[in-house]
Amino acid sequence: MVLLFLCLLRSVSGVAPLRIDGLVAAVLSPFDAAQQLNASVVAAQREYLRATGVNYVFVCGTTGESVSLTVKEREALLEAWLQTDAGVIAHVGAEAIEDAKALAAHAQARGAIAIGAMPPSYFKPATVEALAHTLAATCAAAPRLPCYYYHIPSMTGVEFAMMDLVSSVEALNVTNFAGVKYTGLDTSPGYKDAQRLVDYADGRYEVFGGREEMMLESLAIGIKGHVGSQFNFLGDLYNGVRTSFEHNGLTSVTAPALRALQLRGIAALEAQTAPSGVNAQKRFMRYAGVDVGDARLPYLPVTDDIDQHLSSSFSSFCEANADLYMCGGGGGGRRRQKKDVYDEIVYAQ
Ligand SMILES: CC(=O)N[C@@H]([C@@H](O)[C@H](O)[C@H](O)CO)[C@@H](O)CC(=O)C(=O)O
Repeated sequence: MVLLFLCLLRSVSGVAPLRIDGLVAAVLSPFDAAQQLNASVVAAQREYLRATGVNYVFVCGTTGESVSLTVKEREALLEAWLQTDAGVIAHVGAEAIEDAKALAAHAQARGAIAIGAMPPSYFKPATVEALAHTLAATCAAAPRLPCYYYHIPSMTGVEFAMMDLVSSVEALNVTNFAGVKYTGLDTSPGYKDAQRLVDYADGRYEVFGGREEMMLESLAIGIKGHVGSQFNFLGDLYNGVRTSFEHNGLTSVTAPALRALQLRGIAALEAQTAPSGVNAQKRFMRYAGVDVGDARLPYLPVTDDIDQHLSSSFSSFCEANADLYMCGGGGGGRRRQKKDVYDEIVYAQ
């Protein structure tokens, strides 16, 4: 009876998920030539995102080099984003639980709309219960904000099924647990696990798609919100995929066109190389007109020949689509009306 009451209480007093239907840019963290935080670039990043239909940001996630920034830097960067009109989700995951709690409390105090947290990855949680307790402690530091688990096993090595995490979190009655940012779509249990979570308890939790190269797969199982690196500089392309999916679904007529559209975005990153990591994405942002500097160690600087390769692959992609996507115009693209753009690409069958 008590458990029933607690569940009822949670359903009444719980913090509702955001229910974003759109793109969330996992924003790049701007550094100057001395590799110091350069928050003055955030305004230009926001304007580029606005022009490409991206109005939510996930600050200091993987693409934002998260734990490569100090707690103070992460707080300063979050505050810079909170000066803009973007919907700001703060990534607060950290190796030290006390850092994660401090970042969560700071995010709530300064006006973020939600928090997300990846697990510690050095002292990994040994069981899903340990993961649930770690997440619960972080969520409890920002009790008025929707709190999402950031599931990125490819980087953390923490690979529990999210359905198992949900069971453990519910047993702890975390009133502001709102769902999962599912970047593990391409690992195991991956996609099936995400689908179960989308359907669980009539869609009680929000599931964000974390792989833009799997946006069609995400859309096909009812995921509405998407978090990704490429939305920093190609949000208009991926809004085209979302918009045309909404209009046409995955009919035989639109499937090839949608996949072509989606893969164009991936092709723009084809030259991305492991040692450079997020540096490839930071260079694409520079080529698109907003210089966010280079990534910090342990990512190695982009060598001149890789820079040349990245630059030519990005500019050939943009030249081929210069009148469709901002990147071709260096941030001030010669853009036709969005509707014409998407109609031309996707509906013209
Ligand atoms: C590991 C990684 O960087 N994943 C990216 C993806 O957008 C990724 O860049 C894309 O799927 C291409 O592989 C995002 O899911 C990560 C993310 O949400 C974040 O940077 O916080």
